[in-house]
Order: sequence, then structure tokens, then C-alpha cells
Amino acid sequence: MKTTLPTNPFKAALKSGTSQIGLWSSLCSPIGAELISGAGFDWLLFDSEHSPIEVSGLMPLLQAAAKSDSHSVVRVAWNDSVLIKRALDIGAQTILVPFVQNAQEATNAVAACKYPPLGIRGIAGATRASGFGRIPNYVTQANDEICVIVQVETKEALENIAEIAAVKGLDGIFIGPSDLSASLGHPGNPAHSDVQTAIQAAAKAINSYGLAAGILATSSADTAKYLKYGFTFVAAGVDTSLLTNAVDALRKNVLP
Ligand SMILES: O=C(O)C(=O)C[C@H](O)[C@@H](O)CO
Repeated sequence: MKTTLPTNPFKAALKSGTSQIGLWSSLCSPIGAELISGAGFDWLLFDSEHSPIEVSGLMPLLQAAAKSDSHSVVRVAWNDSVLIKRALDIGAQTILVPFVQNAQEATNAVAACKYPPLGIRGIAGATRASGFGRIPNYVTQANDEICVIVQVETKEALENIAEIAAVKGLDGIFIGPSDLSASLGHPGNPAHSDVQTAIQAAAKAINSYGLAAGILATSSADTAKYLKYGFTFVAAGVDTSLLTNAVDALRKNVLP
């Protein structure tokens, strides 16, 4: 039975600049979440932006991963205070908010994650996050352990990165390489030199503003490269792609 507020080791690691290597999960499967959480990644990202999953489906993923040492991050489908509140209420302590374009949108994201007076998160007495009401003073303590990350993934957002980074309450900025490559005129080609130059500059800028920089890689080589660029938290791959590649490779080997 949970009677004390869980600390957020991922938030602490970002603050101290300790690298965090994660895995992106789009499978939407509790057994899949349990399986990948046994692999020993520092963090897992459960994606509800580009996956067919709602809040009721996210909760079993958090429950499955809670048995491991991997920290769960939830990407909400949109920068929406209701979606964010519901993800927090089911126990997510780290929220990734997609498609943040400017300081006002980053301010809205932070406000949605925090209880008053820092924000506008609505209060419920007995949620999974508060140990069903058994964590005393959850409402006055929760803000301290919530980690807010916004996703910068367009040319416009990159142009506004200084003002976004200045928003109080942000813990990190995550670069979306796929959307950024499209926005920079190279859809489907995040490896293009223009995109890579922009990604490297973004990591440098985010670090210079005192925030942690994060990104999604799709291979161990890209993971190493992004760590060299200065990213602190890197998702090294995506579970659906790993499964697709393994299944297709096996099929190729055993069928004509
Ligand atoms: O722009 C990106 O890159 C992302 O936001 C990640 C994508 O949504 C996707 O590749 C996750 O599977």
C-alpha cells in the first residue's frame, strides 16, 4: 500500500545531468509493457499521441511497468489540460507534451501539470496517483515530483526555443526528429544534414538554458551520436519497430 509520495528519479537525473536511456513504446499492450520493463532501460515512454490508446488503456501499462525500475513517461495526445490531468491522476509523474510552438503553449503545459498556486491541475481526493487518498498531503507535495517536458518539433518552435526554455517549471525539451525533418523540408529523412545540424544546435541551446535535452533515436549508433550532441535523455528505439524488424528478419530466413 502506497502511503508516501513516490520520488521521481527521472526528474532528479535530468536535473543532475545524468544520462537516461529509454525505450519508446507504441505497442499499447500491458504484457508488452511488462516485457520491455524487464529489459532494464532507465525510462519507458508510453505514447498516446500516435497510438490507439486512451487513458483507460494507459493505466495497465503504468501498472505493469511499476514492478520494474524503469521510469514511466507518458506522452499525452495533445497539449490539453484534461488529457494531462487524467494522465497524472492515473499515476504518471513525467509528462511529455507534443507540438509546443511557443512560450504561451509551454506555459499552458506546465500549468496543466501543476496544482495551484503553480498551475491549474484539478484536484481529486482519491486517485491512483495519491495512493487512493492514502498519501497524506499529496496535493501540497505532488508538484515537486512532477516532471514536465515539452516537445519541440517544428522550425517555428526552434526559432522560439529561447522563450520556450525560459518558461518556469519546465524540466526538459524533447526534439521530435520526424516532425522536425518534415518541417525543415525533408520529410522522412531525419538523417539529412540540415536536420542533423538543427538537432545538434538545439541540444546545445537547450543545455545552455539549463534544461535537459531529449530525443528519439532509432538505433544504438544514433543513440551514441545524440549523447555526443549533448542530449541527456534518449529513447534508443521503438518497441513496434523492434518487433517488426525481428519478425520480418525471421520470416525472410525461413520462408522463400
Ligand atoms: O517527431 C518525432 O520524431 C516524434 O514525435 C516521434 C514520433 O511520433 C514517432 O516516431 C514515434 O513512434
